[in-house]
Amino acid sequence: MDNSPVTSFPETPLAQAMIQRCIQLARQALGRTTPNPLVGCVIVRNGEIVGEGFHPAAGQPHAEVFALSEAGENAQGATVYVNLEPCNHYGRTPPCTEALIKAGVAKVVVGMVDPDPRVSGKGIERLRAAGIEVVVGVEESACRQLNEGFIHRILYQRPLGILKYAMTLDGKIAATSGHSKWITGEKSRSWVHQLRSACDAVIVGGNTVRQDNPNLTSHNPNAPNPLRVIMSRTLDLPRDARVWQTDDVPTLVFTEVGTEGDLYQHLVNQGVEVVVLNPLTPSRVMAYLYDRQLSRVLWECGGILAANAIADGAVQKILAFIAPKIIGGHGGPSPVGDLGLTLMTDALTLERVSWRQLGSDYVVEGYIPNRE
Ligand SMILES: Nc1nc(O)c(N)c(N[C@@H]2O[C@H](COP(=O)(O)O)[C@@H](O)[C@H]2O)n1
Ligand SMILES: [Zn+2]
Repeated sequence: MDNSPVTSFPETPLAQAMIQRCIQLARQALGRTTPNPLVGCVIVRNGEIVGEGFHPAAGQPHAEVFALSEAGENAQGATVYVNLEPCNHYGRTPPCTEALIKAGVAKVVVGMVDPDPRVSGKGIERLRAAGIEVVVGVEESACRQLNEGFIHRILYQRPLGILKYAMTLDGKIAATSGHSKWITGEKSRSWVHQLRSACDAVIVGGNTVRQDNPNLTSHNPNAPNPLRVIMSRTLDLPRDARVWQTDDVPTLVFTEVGTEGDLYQHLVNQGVEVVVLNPLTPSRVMAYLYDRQLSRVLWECGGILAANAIADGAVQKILAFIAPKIIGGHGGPSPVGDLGLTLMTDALTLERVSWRQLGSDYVVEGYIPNRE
């Protein structure tokens, strides 16, 4: 716990700094909380942090409960900072509002209102009704960014779909031979490994398994791994692929064919889960993964499946890695296949676009406008 005094901060920067600290705490559980949000909580009394906590996983106590338990008697008259409105319902755990009231806190600073209809303003109301001062909306956009998967899941009853691809400066995701190792540099690739550990599933198509034989893991024994999902209509897949090694990381294959195929039994014997969906579409896969409680799904597929996923509304966010390389060639694969658009005026224009440099690569992030 950081016990450094924070008295030198004036009120608003103090609140911002404390909510940022909540976000930092919450991020310790990245990739582990679905379907629950990432939440951190800090309790400050007389300018000193007396308790901190974060929500480690669904079914575990909420962040506020850990912070209150660390603060003990010091919670009396203290200010509580939390990046998400305290809950006011009996779910897997009892309401945090009641725990805060019982502890005698004087003030609660909330990053954002909880979109979960079981809470959604009722937590704030309950605290105010108990005479606790409540401030809402501190560092709100950072709080929303942190929990964008959770928010999307609650609002649309689907996981947030993130399409990630890496391309050369001339827009190719491989050479004409199919060779693609590597387009981006080490920094970008390790950033992608971290991104995987913050996602609940990663999806590729059969082509990617056949051509790249990827691991689709976080490559870090201390970080969580996403569920590996393969979409293959025909189950025309190699018998030996890295993703069939399921001792440490599970793999789920969606297909249209059933038990009649030769490979089906082989996969089942390897511990791979095989689900038949007829027809097999990106949106049906996302609906299935929603029912499996997932919030963030990373599409790391080739251009054909990427275009299908975009057209089917299964992708909301784009992460495009651009390497300063030129491969050229006729008909080399590009990151997004045919979307049926013939006029530049019909192009999908991303919103909330930002970029950063990773080594000698650039990563551009943006959101597809809501088409609902
Ligand atoms: N404020 C707050 N802190 C946490 O640590 C949380 N996990 C939540 N989650 C909210 O409560 C719902 C889950 O409740 P159970 O864990 O099932 O009891 C979740 O949907 C959020 O609304 N909130
Ligand atoms: Zn709670």
